[in-house]
Amino acid sequence: MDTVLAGYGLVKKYGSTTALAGVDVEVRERDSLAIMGPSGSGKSTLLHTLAGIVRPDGGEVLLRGERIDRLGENRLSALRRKRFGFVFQSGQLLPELPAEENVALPLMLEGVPRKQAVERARRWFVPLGLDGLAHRRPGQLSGGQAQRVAIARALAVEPDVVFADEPTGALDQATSTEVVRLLTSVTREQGAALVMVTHDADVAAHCDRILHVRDGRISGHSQYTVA
Ligand SMILES: Nc1ncnc2c1ncn2[C@@H]1O[C@H](COP(=O)(O)OP(=O)(O)OP(=O)(O)O)[C@@H](O)[C@H]1O
Repeated sequence: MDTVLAGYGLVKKYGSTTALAGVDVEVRERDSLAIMGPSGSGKSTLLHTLAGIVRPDGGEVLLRGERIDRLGENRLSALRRKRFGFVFQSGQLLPELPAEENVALPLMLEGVPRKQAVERARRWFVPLGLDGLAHRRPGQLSGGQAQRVAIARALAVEPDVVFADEPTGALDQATSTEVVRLLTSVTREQGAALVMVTHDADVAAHCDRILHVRDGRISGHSQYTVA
């Protein structure tokens, strides 16, 4: 399978702190990769570097073979909007907009007219188990439902890669399992790769591969068959 996203020799320093000390990682099409490791080991820095949010001090990031870490800020942010989707721990939905408009927002930012964007957004509601909730505002959704709306929003632009930073961090165990199952399966069905930071080994076990990070370096790999 083709490599969609790769980072080679990634180094990132914050003053005297070395957050990444030379990391190599490759993500293939439809691959799901979990990044695990102790607090402060560099997991979020690695995710943000691969996603073009943090610029590395050394090494390179390639999206389908093209170097992205040296793009100018405008081109890089356009690329992030079109080619990447993001899911965070919580609080990422706009409270004043109904769920379907939250999902439609990235499409509207890409110039899709509102009506079409909302129609396209609605298609994600059934696969994500959100049937009937399109008109609810985020405050009227449970934590798990809100995360599923956030997943729909990340997928709406049909990205190459979805990045998820502790997507189940604010959920109870049963809801976490439901959300990560949908995140991994719907992302794969859509043809996107998934890169996810998590503290939770049960959540990571839903991914195809786990990358263990310690002190800014890869300390090990594990492979799972999909749960
Ligand atoms: N913007 C920043 N400025 C200064 N230091 C930073 C910054 N971001 C991260 N660091 C430092 O870089 C190291 C790696 O941080 P990072 O957030 O990547 O770790 P993490 O594994 O995601 O941690 P956690 O699990 O606690 O979220 C830490 O020592 C952290 O304090």
